[in-house]
Amino acid sequence: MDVGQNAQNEDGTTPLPIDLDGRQPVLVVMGVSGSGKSTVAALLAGQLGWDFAEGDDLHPDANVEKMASGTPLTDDDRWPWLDTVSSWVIEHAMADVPGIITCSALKRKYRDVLRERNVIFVHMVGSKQLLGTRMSARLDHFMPTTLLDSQLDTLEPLDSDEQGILIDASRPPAEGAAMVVRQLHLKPAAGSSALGAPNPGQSTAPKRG
Ligand SMILES: Nc1ncnc2c1ncn2[C@@H]1O[C@H](COP(=O)(O)OP(=O)(O)O)[C@@H](O)[C@H]1O
Ligand SMILES: O=C(O)[C@H](O)[C@@H](O)[C@H](O)[C@H](O)COP(=O)(O)O
Repeated sequence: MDVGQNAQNEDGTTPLPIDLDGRQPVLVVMGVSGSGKSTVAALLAGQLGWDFAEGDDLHPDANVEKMASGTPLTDDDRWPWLDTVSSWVIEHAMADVPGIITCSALKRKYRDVLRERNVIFVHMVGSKQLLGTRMSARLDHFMPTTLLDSQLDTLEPLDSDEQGILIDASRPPAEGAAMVVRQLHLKPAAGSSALGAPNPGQSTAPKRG
């Protein structure tokens, strides 16, 4: 699959040519809290009929309780969660089954454990003001808006040698999803998941709460 060769990122830069060596892509939709990862990823998964997992639902309960109480996670808190996310990514990447998972993946070293040849990071980028407004309006979520500063401080944007694209979080979700499809030349799945996901396009992560 020849993806991204001639596409441009929204900021006008040209992404690295993405060479999937004929394999199916696994998208990791990343970015700080409130950037629209879950919204755009679910839309994309539904449109494409791909396997989908919501990374928030893979956190150990202790992590969720810690974030809900207003304390940022440490690296040590995140590693077990990243292991679970990584297992999902590797299972799909190795089986050559396309998939989409959300994961903040704030630091490069976190992305290193998710990186496979056919993994593409989709970084949702928005201003602090926009994200803060969205987080404050989101009433059914454990993540308090007070953690936005630490999320932004922790974020290490994609380096130029990382396989990925940037999506402007201020666009409507359907436009963001369409940008991903266009930039990566994505195609809907022909049939249901070869890994047996019962409903491709719906998160297979256990529902939290
Ligand atoms: N492009 C968008 N335009 C308007 N509202 C959005 C958009 N993307 C997400 N939202 C809203 O913003 C909030 C945060 O989005 P969400 O997808 O939960 O972000 P994340 O998964 O990155 O934390 C949600 O209430 C969602 O409905
Ligand atoms: O590494 C972290 O600190 C968390 O994973 C965090 O980055 C993530 O964003 C939360 O899971 C909140 O959930 P939302 O991203 O859905 O707000």
